[in-house]
Amino acid sequence: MAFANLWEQTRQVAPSTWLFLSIIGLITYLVSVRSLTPLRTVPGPFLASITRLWIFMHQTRRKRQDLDRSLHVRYGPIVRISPREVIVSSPDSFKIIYAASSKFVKAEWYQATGEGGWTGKDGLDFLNEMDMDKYRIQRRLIGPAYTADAMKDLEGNLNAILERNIAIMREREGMEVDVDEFFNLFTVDCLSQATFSKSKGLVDANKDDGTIGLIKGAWNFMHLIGFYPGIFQAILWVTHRIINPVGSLLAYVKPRLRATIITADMPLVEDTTQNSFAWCVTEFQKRKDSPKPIPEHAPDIASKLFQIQASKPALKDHWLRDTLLTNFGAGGETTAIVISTLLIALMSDPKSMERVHEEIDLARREGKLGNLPSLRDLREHLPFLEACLNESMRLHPIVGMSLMRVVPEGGYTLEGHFLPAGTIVGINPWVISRDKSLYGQDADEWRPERWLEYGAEKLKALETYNVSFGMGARSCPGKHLSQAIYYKMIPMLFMNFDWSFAEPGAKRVIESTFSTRYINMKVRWKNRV
Ligand code: HEM
Repeated sequence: MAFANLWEQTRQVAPSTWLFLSIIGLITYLVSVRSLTPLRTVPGPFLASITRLWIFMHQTRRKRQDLDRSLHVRYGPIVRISPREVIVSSPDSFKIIYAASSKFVKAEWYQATGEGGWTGKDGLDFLNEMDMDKYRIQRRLIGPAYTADAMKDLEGNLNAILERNIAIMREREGMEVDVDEFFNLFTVDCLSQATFSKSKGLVDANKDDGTIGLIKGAWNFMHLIGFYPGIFQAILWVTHRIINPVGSLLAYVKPRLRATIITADMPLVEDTTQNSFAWCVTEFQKRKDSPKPIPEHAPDIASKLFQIQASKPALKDHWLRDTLLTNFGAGGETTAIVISTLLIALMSDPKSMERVHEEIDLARREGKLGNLPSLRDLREHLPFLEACLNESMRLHPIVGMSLMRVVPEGGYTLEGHFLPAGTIVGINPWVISRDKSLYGQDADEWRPERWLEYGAEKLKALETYNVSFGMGARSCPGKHLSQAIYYKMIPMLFMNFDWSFAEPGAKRVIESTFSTRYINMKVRWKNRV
């Protein structure tokens, strides 16, 4: 009744009154975002200062890595990119925001990378966990399975899959592949072998089992919807309350929803043609139900985690399972990008490629490098290849958008501007890794030699700003796992093959959602003897 009365009264208000009220509302909003906030002094595009749609629309173009760099060139070290978000660029700000002791917590954008609280509060999802006490407990529990030392136990498994896939590649000499897709297949094989001592066999099958498509689809959705957490929650509400119960999904949100469903308790399936997430849940359950005792020498991540659980029951079953799922969700495309980007950088610079081949051949002649490189060989015996890898990761960091954090209670002054508590602030890895005060005037250029020229002190200082794997308390837990894969795979790719572009004149297109990759880049390989 009350609602009906209200509706009736509303209907009686004249359209001109509505127009007047709307104009007043708009003016009030514009005055507040333009003049009343301390952010009014931060330079930036006018439209960005009045609506988040500005950055959202730019984000849809998937060129965030270029956008943020050009904004800093135009506006300086601090730029307002939405009514309450700024990006900064200086190494000093970087240290403050991402220090291990920093009080700048992750921004709400990250909520879209999770299930938004809909599948229970007790999950394990590091990327978007906001409860730092729970986060620390979980990181401490799983940590020992991901240390550099722990990777030594996985080496036999990595050798097995690398040997197998390189042999397959040698048989398929001359084959044309999309570089990003191919190394995604290869990486999923390595991750499945490292996780469960079994490969998914994607390189052999030469096709995605759904894993890669699922991850890309999920990120296509998440990197955009993260800007509108309210809409994300509304979508989840509709999905869980209305769509899921009747068993149908909206086409656009389907990939994201499938990812959500997979991390919930799902029925177990035996079908290994399913994507790696479903497969991972099955393998986890098999291990859990297996009557076999946990091996003393754990050759894969799953057995390492079960070992931990045996002495620390605080590691709950579903935390353990979700940690295993993270290997595929967070480790696949990221590791693939590191490898494919280095390959393209070297193919684009024949002189450096030649030097890499010479260095590898010399190390082999001197007996320092076998057919299956160890975890250390690249760093100990192939300094130029390591320099190329550093340079490639510097010029093409995996994450292509600002790593968003929230200014803590009391506010903070950065780049000479006071940012009130709650302001979102971040640095794009593509900006800090090309900072001229860190890398010199030629910071935008590919010059791997710089890494051989720097002394120990400079290298140590630069490490402070190396954002390849994130920073501080929220840095990447999978760093050593992915390094174990690419430190071994990269020398093998150059030891075994000569590489060429399948379409030499093709335009180089780099696209970013959260991560940043080459698209439609076709390459071929020829066997080296
Ligand atoms: C070359 C491969 C990889 C790269 C370049 C990479 C890079 C990164 C970066 C830059 C972050 C910080 C993101 C942020 O602050 O928003 C991050 C976080 C994370 N990474 Fe990785 N990663 C890689 C592989 C892996 C692997 C194999 C795993 C599997 C365990 C993993 C799991 C995670 C998780 C769970 C987080 C979130 C940590 C947190 O928020 O506290 N990553 N990674």
